[in-house]
This record gives sequence, C-alpha cells and structure tokens, in this order.
Amino acid sequence: MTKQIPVITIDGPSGAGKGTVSRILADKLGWHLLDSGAIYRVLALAALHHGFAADDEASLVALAGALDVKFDVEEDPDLTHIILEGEDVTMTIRNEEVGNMASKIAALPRVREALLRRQRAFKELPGLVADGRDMGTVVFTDAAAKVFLTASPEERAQRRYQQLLDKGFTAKIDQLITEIRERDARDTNRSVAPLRAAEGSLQIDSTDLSIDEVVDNILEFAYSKLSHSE
Ligand SMILES: Nc1ncnc2c1ncn2[C@@H]1O[C@H](COP(=O)(O)OP(=O)(O)O)[C@@H](O)[C@H]1O
Ligand SMILES: Nc1ccn([C@@H]2O[C@H](COP(=O)(O)OP(=O)(O)O)[C@@H](O)[C@H]2O)c(=O)n1
Repeated sequence: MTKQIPVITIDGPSGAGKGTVSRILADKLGWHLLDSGAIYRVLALAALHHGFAADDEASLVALAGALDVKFDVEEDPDLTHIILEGEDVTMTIRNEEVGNMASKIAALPRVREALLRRQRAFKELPGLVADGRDMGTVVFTDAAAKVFLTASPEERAQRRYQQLLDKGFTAKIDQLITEIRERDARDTNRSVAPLRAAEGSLQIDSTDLSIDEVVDNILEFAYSKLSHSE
C-alpha cells in the first residue's frame, strides 16, 4: 500500500491567524507549507501587470495556466520567497490593491479550477499544512485534520492594524474593519468554494486566545486524528 501523505488544513477569514499558526505548525512538524492565498495574490499581481480586468475570466484562466511562479524555501528559513517571472514579489503581493484584486478573481470558478493542480502539487511527504479558504472543503477533502479558525472582525482588524504599523505603514482602524467585513462577505457569499467550515473540522475562535494556545489546540486535535487514521 502507498503511504498516505498527511495533510492539516487551516481555513478561515482574513486576519484570523491562519498564516502565523500554519507556519509554526509546519516548522514544529517538519512538514511542507502551502500558503494558497499567496497563489491567488501572485495571479492578481500578474493580472495587474498585464492590465487584465478582474472579470476577464478567459484571460485570467490562461494566465493561471501559464503562471511562472516559484516558492523558494531554501534561501531564507524565516520567509518563503515568491518569485514571479524571475522577480522577487514576496513583499509586493502583500499590499491591499493586490489583496482586493485577489479576492475578486478568486470568485471566478474557472480561475479556481485552473489553480487546483498547482495547489495539490504541494502535498508531499512527510506532510503538508495548507492555509486558505477552501483547503478542507475543496482542495484537500481527504485531509487527516481540518481546522476552521476565526476571530471577531474587530479583533482581526486590530491585528492587521498592528501588523501594518509594525511594517512602518499607516492605517485607519475604521477603514480596516470595513474592508475586513467586505472581504468576509465576498469570500462567504461567492457561488464557488465559499468560505465555510469543512465537515468534521475543529472550529477555533481565537479572539481571546494567544498564538501558542491556538497552536496547542490544533496539535492536540491533529495528533488524535492522525493516530486514528494510521
Ligand atoms: N491568537 C492571536 N492573538 C494575537 N495576535 C494574533 C493571533 N493570531 C495571529 N495574530 C497576529 O495577527 C496578525 C494576522 O495574522 P495572520 O496569520 O497574517 O492571519 P491570516 O493568515 O489568517 O490572514 C499577525 O500579525 C499575527 O501575528
Ligand atoms: N484558498 C484560498 C486562499 C485565498 N483566497 C482568496 O485570496 C484572497 C487573499 O488571500 P490571503 O489568504 O492572502 O488573504 P489574507 O487572509 O492574508 O487577507 C482572499 O481574500 C480570498 O478571496 C481564496 O479564495 N481561496
């Protein structure tokens, strides 16, 4: 029998802490990490470079199929460098213009379909931690352990605010709360792969939990699931 490759999926809304806890989990377990949002962001940046509109599905699908992107984990142990068409876009893809474009193109069914194989290719031994919106519901439906991580919109906006200040940007908390609510609505109400908790997932509200508490909860859940699936 071929060895099953274990997958832990972490889905949830923007600012819930998915990226942070996924990276810690992947480090602790020595597993691969898929930041699926980065793939949508890279496609969004490429679309902006090419001047494609957010609803030009045919052009975006063609672009997704031919996307020349590399995730470089060798160079820097703390940060996966993302290289688009030879250019390091690790920082550029994090800006709000790219995030908003990513959230718009992510609503197009054929674009999501075109990115499926690229995401599934991250599933390699010894295991994968996959961070996104539909990791447990669509991309890795057979994952060993599925987590749905949330926090209140106010707390998530406050975290983003702090994150932006730490990076030297200015930001307005009211505007961030509005943007978070808009992005939640778009991700939750789209017809294809809407944001929702996968069946059987561990649901964690991290509003009043520390990062370490969230990681410990997930590890305990994942170990119990993995020991049952062996
Ligand atoms: N449980 C938590 N308590 C406090 N801050 C948190 C917690 N989880 C994450 N953060 C912080 O919130 C910010 C957003 O987290 P991030 O992992 O980027 O969220 P997501 O990937 O879900 O959008 C980061 O600055 C992170 O350090
Ligand atoms: N698996 C995924 C990951 C991201 N996305 C979309 O891509 C956008 C950017 O993802 P992200 O995870 O980088 O966003 P943040 O949570 O960091 O704000 C999200 O707003 C989603 O609309 C998605 O639809 N499916």
